[in-house]
Amino acid sequence: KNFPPGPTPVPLFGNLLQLDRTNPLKDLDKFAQQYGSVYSLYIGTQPAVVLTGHKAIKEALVTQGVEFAGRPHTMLVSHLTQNKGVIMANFGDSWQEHRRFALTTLRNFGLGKSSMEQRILEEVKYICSLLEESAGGKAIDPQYLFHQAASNIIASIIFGSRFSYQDEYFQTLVRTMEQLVKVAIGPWAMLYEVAPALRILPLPFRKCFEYFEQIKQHILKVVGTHKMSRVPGEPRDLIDCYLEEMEKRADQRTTFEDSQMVTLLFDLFMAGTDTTSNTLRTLTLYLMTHTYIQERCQQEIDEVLGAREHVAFEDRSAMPYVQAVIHEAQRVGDIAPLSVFHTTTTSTRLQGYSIPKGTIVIPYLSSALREESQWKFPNEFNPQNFLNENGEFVKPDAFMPFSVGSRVCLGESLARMELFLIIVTILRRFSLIWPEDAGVPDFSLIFGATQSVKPYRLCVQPRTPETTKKSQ
Ligand code: HEM
Repeated sequence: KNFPPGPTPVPLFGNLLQLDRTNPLKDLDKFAQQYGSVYSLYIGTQPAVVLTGHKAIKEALVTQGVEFAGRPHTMLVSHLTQNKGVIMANFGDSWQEHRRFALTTLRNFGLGKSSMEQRILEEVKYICSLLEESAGGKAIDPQYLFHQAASNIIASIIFGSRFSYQDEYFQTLVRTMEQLVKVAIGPWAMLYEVAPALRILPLPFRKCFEYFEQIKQHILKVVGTHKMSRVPGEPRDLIDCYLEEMEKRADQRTTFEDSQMVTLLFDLFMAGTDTTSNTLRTLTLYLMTHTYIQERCQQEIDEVLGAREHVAFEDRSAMPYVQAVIHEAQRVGDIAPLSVFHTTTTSTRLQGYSIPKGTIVIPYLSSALREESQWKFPNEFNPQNFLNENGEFVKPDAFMPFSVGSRVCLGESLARMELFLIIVTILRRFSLIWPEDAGVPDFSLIFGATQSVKPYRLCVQPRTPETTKKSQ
């Protein structure tokens, strides 16, 4: 009663047949025009509420944050992770303790000798040396490079050291994760969710459970060696910090235990790779194809760095144009169009409608990122969306690629640091060039739990000190 209105569902499939499977976003926009910014949709037999536009999203996830902070437990990924770790964890003590632990630990790595910034800059060196090898006309697909770099930055925080891009352990871990993600967010996962009776059959979704087990065993091996070699009070990485925390809490009632730790590590790895690397791919695609924007970034970078070789994260406040370009790439890149689904933790009301406890809630982030009333240029790539009349960097309210509220992306600070340090270092050292034989650039996005631009190739040209000086 008084549930938000929406299109009429059919038995078993709900409204799924009314959505374009390859890209349902246009259909979601159409429903919003018809039913308003808060409307209902049936995913199979499960009712869901879609939040469209920054106002409805903020009202639910921020103003009524606790009531909208749950996670579904009927999805394939929820069953895989048994709602442990952080991403799919139910709203409650375990989620809260693990989220707090992960945030504090990530923040603490921002201090001291082996700071987060240094870990990222260390990884940028490898990116640059690979780009150097390809300089002089050879076009490369940056997908692999950025994916490995993003995984390695997370790996260095979790495992204490980076891996060579050829390392067998690292390769297996990254490959198995990729295979798992492909099935876990594809059409088989949808079938798993809408037709529970099929779950016992040997269909491709069963592979996910095998992959997850392999990843778990893989991670547990490293945890085992950490247990033997760690020195209490001197944590080298996130695993050591977790083991220390487990020891501290041994006498108390705590949710810290091995299987929670493995799922947390899995979560950080999974959430922190495709998201960051796809954003970097979108960013480099736009820079290559908008040379005047690229040159303006290089000019600003050269002016701020002067004779300095390395950029620091704190330089960002002196680089409003670069900041605007990075944010604009995040806006048009629209990495997580439907965020991660939430659920209501209690029966509640939103914009006059009643929403029962346990209802799936879909924050349609994409709708805010291109909301006509909120952006100067909603439908084009234009850094002016993030600059005021004085050329200062400003972040409009509708910018929410990391979502908002109590479940806002836990890796936002890390991701922002990665994007800034990586792109500034690359632009300082190289010019990015669209290959002559590559035809017309295609900016369309491939829809998915994380969206991305299509594969493309890029050429790089090293910038000599003369070119660097000229642009100053
Ligand atoms: C450009 C990069 C990234 C984007 C656009 C992004 C976006 C998101 C979004 C939209 C959510 C869902 C929030 C919600 O449910 O309301 C999320 C959750 C999450 N992200 Fe990210 N993310 C990025 C990078 C990262 C990185 C680098 C990490 C790892 C350190 C990370 C870890 C997480 C975790 C653990 C969650 C779950 C939070 C929770 O449920 O409490 N993300 N992210």
